[in-house]
Amino acid sequence: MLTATIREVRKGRVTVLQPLRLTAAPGQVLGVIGPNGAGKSTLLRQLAGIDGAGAARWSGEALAARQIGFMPQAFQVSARLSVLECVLLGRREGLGWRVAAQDLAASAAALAALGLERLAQRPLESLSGGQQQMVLLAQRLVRRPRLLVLDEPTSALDLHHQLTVLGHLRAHARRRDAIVVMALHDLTMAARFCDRLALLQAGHLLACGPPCTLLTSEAIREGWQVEPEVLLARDGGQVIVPHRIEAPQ
Ligand SMILES: Nc1ncnc2c1ncn2[C@@H]1O[C@H](COP(=O)(O)OP(=O)(O)OP(=O)(O)O)[C@@H](O)[C@H]1O
Repeated sequence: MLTATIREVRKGRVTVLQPLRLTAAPGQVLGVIGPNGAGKSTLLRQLAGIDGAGAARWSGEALAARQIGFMPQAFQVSARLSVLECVLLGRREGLGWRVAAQDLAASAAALAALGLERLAQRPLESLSGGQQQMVLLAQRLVRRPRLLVLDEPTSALDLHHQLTVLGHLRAHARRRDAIVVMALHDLTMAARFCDRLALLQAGHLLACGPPCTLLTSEAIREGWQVEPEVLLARDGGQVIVPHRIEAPQ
């Protein structure tokens, strides 16, 4: 079980994240949800140890940086690399003057797992935004981190690729006994692909639990200021349709 203990985070004089504790079991996907400015990115950066000392613990022991994969919300690609070279950089600890066959094979497999093998020799800069986002995710995955912290990993993806990526992340967590923590805005996708959700609002952790108990109409109405219509999909998952709350005349 991973237990993360996060101290208060201040930006200038403002507290943007209150102290909190989060737990997640190996093999699980934990979704971090909440409205804009709730503190999701701040929390993820703390979990990944990006802003100073991270507080993530795994069975009571701090995770080494190389066991954590982090993908920020904003990404800008300017390196003159091919797609395969970019993914290969995810194995950089073992890279020397000669590239080991196993690193190449692992990089090719990481691309193939996301359906990107035909892009391997393309210059990274020539890819679309969604393709670049998936390549950068493959770069994180190829390191096989025990903790994968992803800030809106599907923000640039179409529906087909959202399903591919989220399904792959869940399978990756199960297969490798890894923990995936990711911020998502799409509550329907969060309900479908996350084992547990952590709901943040104004820097507070309001609740943490399975999607079916956490995503109540009341919580969505209060958290996002929308009137939710919660439907049930064919597979029993929740589908959340938001409606504007009309101001009284
Ligand atoms: N450098 C800064 N100075 C002042 N306030 C900041 C700074 N960086 C972040 N904040 C504030 O901290 C709060 C949390 O920001 P954060 O990026 O963690 O939110 P978020 O939940 O990820 O939002 P979004 O969904 O819009 O990405 C926001 O109110 C933001 O304005």
